Amino acid sequence: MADDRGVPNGTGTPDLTAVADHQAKVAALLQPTPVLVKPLADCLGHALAEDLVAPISLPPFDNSAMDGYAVRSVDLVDASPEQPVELPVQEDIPAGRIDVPPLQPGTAHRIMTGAQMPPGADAVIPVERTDRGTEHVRAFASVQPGAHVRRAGEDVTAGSTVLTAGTTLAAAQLGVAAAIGAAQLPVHRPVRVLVLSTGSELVEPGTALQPGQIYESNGLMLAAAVREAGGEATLLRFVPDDVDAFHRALAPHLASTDLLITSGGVSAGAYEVVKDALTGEGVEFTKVAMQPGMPQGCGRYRGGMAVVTLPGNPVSSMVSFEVFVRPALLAAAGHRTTRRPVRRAVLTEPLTAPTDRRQYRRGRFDPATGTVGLQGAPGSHLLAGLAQANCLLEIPEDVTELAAESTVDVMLLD
Ligand SMILES: Nc1nc2c(c(=O)[nH]1)N[C@H]1C(S)=C(S)[C@@H](COP(=O)(O)OP(=O)(O)OC[C@H]3O[C@@H](n4cnc5c(N)ncnc54)[C@H](O)[C@@H]3O)O[C@H]1N2
Ligand code: MOO
Repeated sequence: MADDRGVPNGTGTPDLTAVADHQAKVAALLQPTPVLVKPLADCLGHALAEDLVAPISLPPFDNSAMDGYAVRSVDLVDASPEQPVELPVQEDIPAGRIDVPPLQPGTAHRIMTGAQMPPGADAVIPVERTDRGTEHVRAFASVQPGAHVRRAGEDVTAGSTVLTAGTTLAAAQLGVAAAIGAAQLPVHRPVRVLVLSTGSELVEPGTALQPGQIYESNGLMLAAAVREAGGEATLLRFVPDDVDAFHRALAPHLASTDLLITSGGVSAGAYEVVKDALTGEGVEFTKVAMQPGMPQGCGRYRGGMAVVTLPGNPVSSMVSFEVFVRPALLAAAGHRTTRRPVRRAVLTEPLTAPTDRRQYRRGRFDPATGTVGLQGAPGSHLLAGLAQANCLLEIPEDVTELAAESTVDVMLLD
């Protein structure tokens, strides 16, 4: 069939599309999403759209790193356990006190962690090295100038960039944004994804299975994968294996969807509703030089909404999502890092792989030893193995076997 044929690709199998070519085609379908300004608390997982410049320094003022006494270090040069130095305590400075009086020579201010250093003091002696006095304090040790003082600007200087555009906002990034006083941030809107699954054999988990039926799992799994990648997912399941019903199911979602992801219904069978409905509507189907995940398609539905059709076998669906969709989703939503981390690992067992296809085997990578073992057989229906895996082994197109102790690239999934 003409629509099953790809272009020459250098893989040695001229009728298959190279993985990189299909990746590029999928990535080109999605435009960057618009920028929104959101309250900080709603920014988790979004990509920052502009560099974040600090309007203040951090710390904003010199402050104490310890609960103790602010002193002039010269006043304590002779202090020792045998010969403590006693100073009158003139002020109490809890964190947050804004009217901090200067320190007079030969005196101490009691000071708490985070409180502003009084002018004239150059060190803090921790309470543990004193008798903890409140009227007078006896110091049992000397202190170096600058001891236990956190200097203004030693973390961030006003005017410097604390986060660059494209940063994925996780807890620490939101923390530093709050610390410099940002109440809201410009972020990219998440990609709005419609996940659609078809198949007359599929039933809702929680209901009784009839012979020949299976529980629908791809829709739920792909919607979760979209959300994990920072996208917004709407799930449309149990769309009947009927072309008209397929188009009717899409209609209400066209205006509010950036990307449609389908699973199933694209191979060579007699009832391939996704392929039947989308052929001639702007979506092209191909076979990619990859296993699992060979039957793929992508395009623009009637010139508008981007579409990626993934194969129905559950492992094929998820691996295809990882290889083609996830990087494109992250790029469109403005994230600088769009690829999973890849490590070189030593195989603990031998494996074989098909000719002229890039194979993705499921594995468990042990970061302590830098080794990887296979998790289950290659079959693209073996979902439990994927659920146990923490990585995908990427076996290049020209490799058909690897001995134990060989090195291989692994794409880390968590
Ligand atoms: N004659 C050929 N047969 C097949 C070919 C081929 O080239 N020639 N390709 C095989 C490969 S490779 C794959 S992958 C699958 C892809 O098939 P489809 O994308 O058309 O998917 P379906 O046939 O609809 O389903 C395949 C398999 O997955 C199960 N499935 C589908 N959707 C779901 C879902 N939402 N939740 C759980 N499981 C699902 C379905 O029951 C089937 O078992 O085709 C091969 N065949
Ligand atoms: O490509 Mo299919 O995805 O081998 O199972």
